[in-house]
Amino acid sequence: MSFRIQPQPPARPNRCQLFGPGSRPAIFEKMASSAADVINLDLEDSVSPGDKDSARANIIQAIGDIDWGRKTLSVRINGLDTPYWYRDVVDLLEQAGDQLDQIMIPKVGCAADIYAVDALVTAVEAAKGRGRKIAFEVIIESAAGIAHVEEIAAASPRLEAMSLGAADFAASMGMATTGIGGTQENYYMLHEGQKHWSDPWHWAQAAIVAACRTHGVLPVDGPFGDFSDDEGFRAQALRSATLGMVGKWAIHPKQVTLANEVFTPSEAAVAEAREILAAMEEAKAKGEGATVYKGRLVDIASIKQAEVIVRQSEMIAGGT
Ligand SMILES: CCC(=O)SCCNC(=O)CCNC(=O)[C@H](O)C(C)(C)COP(=O)(O)OP(=O)(O)OC[C@H]1O[C@@H](n2cnc3c(N)ncnc32)[C@H](O)[C@@H]1OP(=O)(O)O
Ligand SMILES: O=CC(=O)O
Ligand SMILES: [Mg+2]
Repeated sequence: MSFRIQPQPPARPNRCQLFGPGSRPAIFEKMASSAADVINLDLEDSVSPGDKDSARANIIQAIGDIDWGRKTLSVRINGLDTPYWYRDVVDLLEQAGDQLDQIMIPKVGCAADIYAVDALVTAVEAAKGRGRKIAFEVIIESAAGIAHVEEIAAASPRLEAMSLGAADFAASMGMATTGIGGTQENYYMLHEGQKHWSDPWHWAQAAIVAACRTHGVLPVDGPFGDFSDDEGFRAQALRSATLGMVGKWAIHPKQVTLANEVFTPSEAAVAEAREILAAMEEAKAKGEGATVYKGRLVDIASIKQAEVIVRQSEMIAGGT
């Protein structure tokens, strides 16, 4: 380990982030009663320009009126290249109640974007005497965002989570697809005449996970647009979980269960992790740093791997 110890991310469940447009208040109660750990009420791309003011008012009203339970409640503000974002921040912080936990900043391109929002949020919090500091989550969804991902992850102590936004990311990168996440038909290798599909999101996800883990931020996979394709969603989510992401967005309520299933360690995985920890305890008692578990090597690094699974499972059990 480096002399700098890797910080732990916030210990809260973040298996599924359910999105809904701020211009559709009829679904807010349904979102609140869903099994998602995080709710993202949207002021950005699911709200048309003519509805920005009314969507903001709907959200402020609903934050106070609806019982959001123990969910993390987040509002996605508009991008810093729009005339809407400052009003989003000021109105939310001045008028919304303490139920609001987070602001999600879309399309961040550099650390200075976070700095700008942080400065405004800090001033409004001080002026209003808000007791609880608002957390930030950000979306990496541009070429600039992924190029500067590490400085973005380090940009503010408010930053708790970072997502990959596959739709805007694809557009910004000039990718030849209209698909939002998942398998892309033309991204394959040929071997002996057989097509083998590869994962075009992999490198961006890995970069996000590394930046997040370095700075104690939760790495999250963003939207999977085809909500009629459960198996496609599951495959994408399983790849993200395997890479180290802690959760995934749901852009339709039917994706919530799928995400929760994938990002909750299975009983078998937890049992195996506990057995590895027990095997290593035995090894330690004998003065050994390595031993054999079910015919394979386990050593001191295996303790840390097993602890990731046990910690995740205990945190979810405690937080839901
Ligand atoms: C891609 C880039 C991004 O930025 S993604 C993030 C921004 N986008 C969003 O927030 C979109 C979120 N999703 C939606 O607006 C809707 O789910 C869309 C995709 C339009 C589908 O809506 P709709 O045609 O009503 O679906 P449906 O008839 O299958 O609905 C079935 C029941 O579920 C409800 N529902 C719908 N959406 C949500 C939601 N987001 N959260 C909670 N509940 C939802 C519907 O009202 C419907 O309920 P009921 O069965 O009639 O009681
Ligand atoms: O905001 C999300 C995206 O995929 O774009
Ligand atoms: Mg986007």
